[in-house]
Amino acid sequence: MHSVRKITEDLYWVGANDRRLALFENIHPIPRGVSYNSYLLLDKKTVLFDAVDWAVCRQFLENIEFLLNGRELDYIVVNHMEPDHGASLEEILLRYPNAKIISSEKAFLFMRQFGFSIDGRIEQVKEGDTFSFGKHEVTFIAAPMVHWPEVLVTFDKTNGVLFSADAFGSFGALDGKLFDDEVNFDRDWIDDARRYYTNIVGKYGPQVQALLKKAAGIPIKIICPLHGPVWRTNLGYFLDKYDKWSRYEPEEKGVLIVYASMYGNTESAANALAAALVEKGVKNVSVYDVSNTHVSYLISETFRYSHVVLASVTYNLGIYPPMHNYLMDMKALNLQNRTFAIVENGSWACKSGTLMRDFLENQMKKMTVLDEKVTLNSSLKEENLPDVEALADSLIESMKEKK
Ligand SMILES: Cc1cc2nc3c(=O)[nH]c(=O)nc-3n(C[C@H](O)[C@H](O)[C@H](O)COP(=O)(O)O)c2cc1C
Repeated sequence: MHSVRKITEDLYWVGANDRRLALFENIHPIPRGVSYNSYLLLDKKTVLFDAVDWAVCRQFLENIEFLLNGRELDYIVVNHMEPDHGASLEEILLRYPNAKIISSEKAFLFMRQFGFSIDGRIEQVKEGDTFSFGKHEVTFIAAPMVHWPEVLVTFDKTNGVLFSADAFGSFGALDGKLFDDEVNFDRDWIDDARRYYTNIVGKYGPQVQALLKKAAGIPIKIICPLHGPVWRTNLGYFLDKYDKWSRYEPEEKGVLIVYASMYGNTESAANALAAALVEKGVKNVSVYDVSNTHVSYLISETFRYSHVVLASVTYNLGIYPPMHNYLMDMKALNLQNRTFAIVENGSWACKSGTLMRDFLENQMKKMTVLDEKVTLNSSLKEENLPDVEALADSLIESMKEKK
């Protein structure tokens, strides 16, 4: 049975939700599921904007069939060829043999690489080209590496709709509510949106900045992304988040404490530091166990906070492996411009602090590491408490200095 939503008088959401998938891209947990958005325009010509993942193809086909109501599908605009959108394109091409594909040169290359039969059906476009479907005229904007190289976004000049590909997307299935003004985004969606952006697109801040600059020059009224809610009311809120994230600016002043502990002693120090910060008036503090928290959540929180405390045991003369993995992920995603503090622990040759500092200062960009640190010999003792207090004071001082 079909399940569609109307966006404008002749544009419809024809996507579908997956609440069964455990890991997006087989990496990131999605306990709230994910939506695969696709859009159908019923103009003089009928136009499908992107497709969906194989997992939800049946729902998608029923949605399209219902709205076409016997009409031909004339065009498919493919903004992004990643298989979570491109996979079911193969089925669409079979079911609608007269449909032509409008896309970029590189996307056509990818379609061939994925084994699609597209000969004689392609309309190649590039940035600045326009295409008319009747009442609606669209133009294409290149968005390379947001987050694949072939990405286009499509702007409908007639109604101000931007089909933004993966930009402005979010994890989370849609509970019937499609539009940003139908949900409480800041309460129910922002964490998943941040986790989606930071882990999926986070590495490509400069490319997102380039897209935002291009977007600033066009009169966008509605943003239709490939995952999550459609933006038609409070666009500025989300554009502002994207601007911050892609400039690697923290969203909030506060302290994220991530600890690595096998037997609880380093964990005690993390808790003591958190309590000291709160007692000194810093309420925006979060504490996570690196072994117990999927790294996608840690990355998301690290993009959010201005200050990060890494508290780690020494493990075989190295950094505890899950902590090291977290640092490697931060580096891979190009995170920069944060202030760190270090708590280290060792029972015979304490190395974790020096190694973490070296990683932050020499393998990453624009990271500040505070001079104060806490060194534990196996456990937190009375004699360490002044160091914990001093570290809390140093974090607070640094937060005051940052604008
Ligand atoms: C497998 C293993 C390897 C360790 N390697 C080191 C080491 O190389 N140097 C060191 O000083 N302590 C080492 N330790 C001790 C821990 O760093 C730490 O002092 C101890 O686990 C207490 O902290 P925790 O209660 O937070 O786990 C090791 C512990 C384990 C279990």
